Amino acid sequence: MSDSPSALLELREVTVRFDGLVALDTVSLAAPRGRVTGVIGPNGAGKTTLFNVVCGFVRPRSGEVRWRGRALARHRPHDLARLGIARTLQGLGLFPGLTVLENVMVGADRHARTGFLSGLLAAPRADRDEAALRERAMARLDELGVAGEAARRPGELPYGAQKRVALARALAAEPDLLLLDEPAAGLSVGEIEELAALIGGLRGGPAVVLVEHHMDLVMGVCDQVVVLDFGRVIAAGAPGEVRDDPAVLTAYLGEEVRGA
Ligand SMILES: Nc1ncnc2c1ncn2[C@@H]1O[C@H](COP(=O)(O)OP(=O)(O)OP(=O)(O)O)[C@@H](O)[C@H]1O
Repeated sequence: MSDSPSALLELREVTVRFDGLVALDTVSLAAPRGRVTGVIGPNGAGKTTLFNVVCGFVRPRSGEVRWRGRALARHRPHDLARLGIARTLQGLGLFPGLTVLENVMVGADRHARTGFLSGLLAAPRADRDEAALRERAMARLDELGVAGEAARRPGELPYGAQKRVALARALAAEPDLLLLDEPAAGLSVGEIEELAALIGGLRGGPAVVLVEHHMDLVMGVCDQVVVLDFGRVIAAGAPGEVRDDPAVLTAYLGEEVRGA
């Protein structure tokens, strides 16, 4: 997989250590444009660490994160928007004091010349930019079925709708890579089905990397799946292949036995 020429994001033999613990052990993966790549594994497998390495929160001890064919040496989370990378976090990270629409406009801001945030801070701004931002943000809300909530505050909405807003905000930046960190956490079975449809609808657009504990969601929507266990890739490939891999079954069975 790591040789895929169309990979936008690539991890090459990434190793992360925390004191004595190897959280990621020579992990490689490639996420191509237009496809949904799932990263799955039992508790403590290293999924969050992998997400944090891509976001620039955690530096690998060795190995490389490559973006559009070049190594990302010292990127930080605040560089992501400029690089064309958007993420949704386990916590929603929405601004409670802004409306739903304003939250999404903040996400779309990378394309505005003067910036919606500086507008909020009363710096000079171009009305045309703001109108374009507003239009793009409304279009994302509409695609995600929450345009009717544009004027409300996030806290007034059910959790599933807030997740849609968070996704709309990430997509408003028109990223080339969308990183989703455990998006199914806290959702009901029905909401997870809706989420699966939303993620499936992104196919053909940006590269999507879905870091997720929820096996059924990952198997249902991903084009390729990487399975981690104790920081190592124990299986990688199409969902059907990975699901039936004895090493994967053992890892998840082990988790059940451990009572996780
Ligand atoms: N900052 C840290 N310092 C020390 N150990 C850490 C740190 N972050 C993670 N770890 C350890 O690294 C290993 C991988 O953790 P990580 O959170 O990446 O797993 P995960 O697959 O996301 O698990 P979960 O599904 O429970 O969220 C675990 O053993 C964890 O305890």
